[in-house]
Amino acid sequence: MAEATEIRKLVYLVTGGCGFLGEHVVRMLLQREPRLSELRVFDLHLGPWLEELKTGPVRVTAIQGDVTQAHEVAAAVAGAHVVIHTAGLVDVFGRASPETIYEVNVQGTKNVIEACVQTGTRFLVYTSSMEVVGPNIKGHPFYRGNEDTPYEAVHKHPYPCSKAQAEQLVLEANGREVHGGLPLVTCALRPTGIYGEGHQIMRDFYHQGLRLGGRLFRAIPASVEHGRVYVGNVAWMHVLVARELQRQTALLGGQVYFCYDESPYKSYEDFNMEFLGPCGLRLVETRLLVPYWLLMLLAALNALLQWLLRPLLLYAPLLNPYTLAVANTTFTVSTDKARRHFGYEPLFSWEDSRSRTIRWVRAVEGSAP
Ligand SMILES: NC(=O)c1ccc[n+]([C@@H]2O[C@H](COP(=O)([O-])OP(=O)(O)OC[C@H]3O[C@@H](n4cnc5c(N)ncnc54)[C@H](O)[C@@H]3O)[C@@H](O)[C@H]2O)c1
Ligand SMILES: CC(C)CCC[C@@H](C)[C@H]1CC[C@H]2[C@@H]3[C@H](O)C=C4C[C@@H](O)CC[C@]4(C)[C@H]3CC[C@]12C
Repeated sequence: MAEATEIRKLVYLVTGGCGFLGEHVVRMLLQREPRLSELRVFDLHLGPWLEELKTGPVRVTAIQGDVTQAHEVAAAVAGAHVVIHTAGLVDVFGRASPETIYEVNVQGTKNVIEACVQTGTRFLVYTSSMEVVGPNIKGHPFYRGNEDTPYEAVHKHPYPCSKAQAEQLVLEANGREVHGGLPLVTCALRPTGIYGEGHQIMRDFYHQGLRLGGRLFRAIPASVEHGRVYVGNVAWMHVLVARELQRQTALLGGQVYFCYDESPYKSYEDFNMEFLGPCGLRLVETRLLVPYWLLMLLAALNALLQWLLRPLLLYAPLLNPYTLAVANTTFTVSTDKARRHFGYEPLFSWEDSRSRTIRWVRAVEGSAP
């Protein structure tokens, strides 16, 4: 008992800790970071599930706050040893304005960095995104690339632009002197499309399939590979890199890592069917009925409708020119950088990741869309 208290001395802060990924990071830290004494969970919207975590040996502090408010961030960061910054506005559907996306993703990240510098917090892990690299607007494939693969990263959409700027700020901050005189150590993780328990878009596709009589219609050729990674493994990578950042500052500081695991290379829709299939949905082949030019037309029509209707209501369907381009461009990673640098091995096998996700989709059945 005395030993456990002795080693529990670290304070971690997880921003966005009540989001899809954030919740998994929070739970993973509690399970797999034995040196943790306090876990601060900072989010705009706190989840009721946090209450059940407050009975364990680690002090769990829920902080309702906004990353765009520098003083709220500084108050939350003060006294923390490590910050895992997952908070972000994930919007590729036109729900939020470009200004709001910038404010949360870029200004919010600036606030986190400045708070670390002012209060003397030395370790910062940033949840970046594959979209910092691509797919680019030219539709160039990124086929099983790694962190060093050359690729023409051209961003136009506010979300990837904001993630790219924020990632750059985090990496540039590596080595800055924090309060107390020691250097800040930062790194960024770039997940591809995350899936698993709590994935809202998977839930949307499931409900859409149920509405369509148990069918989904293929829109994207099966040959287009889209990178996916299980949320439990992404969370595990965050926990591990945060730990190793404190031990191997020179090697890990200022680095970027793609998030990867053993999930198979498939098209976005075929991959979803790995979970939705066992839950009773089937994918209907319609490539000849719905040619790509028609999809592009529908996507453009959706964008036009969104613009026309904006003064009256928010029209934000899943299909728009940007999401179509992302889904229709091969983007997959193949790398072992995280293993080489900080000993990462996926915690969940593909079979585990698949069965956990299927179990979750089954539980979602019957719940409101
Ligand atoms: N979902 C994916 O496939 C994916 C892939 C790559 C990277 N990412 C990145 O992972 C991170 C988490 O994404 P997610 O899918 O869990 O999204 P999410 O929307 O489920 O979680 C984001 C969390 O951030 C919080 N948040 C938003 N604005 C905030 C603000 N102003 N102040 C404080 N908290 C705020 C939200 O309330 C939410 O809980 C994001 O940074 C995202 O860019 C996600
Ligand atoms: C063309 C339609 C039939 C299908 C539309 C699917 C579309 C909504 C999906 C396809 C790919 C998805 C993105 C991809 O998995 C990676 C990311 C990176 C991450 O940082 C944020 C989420 C995002 C953009 C996914 C959003 C949903 C997309 C575009």
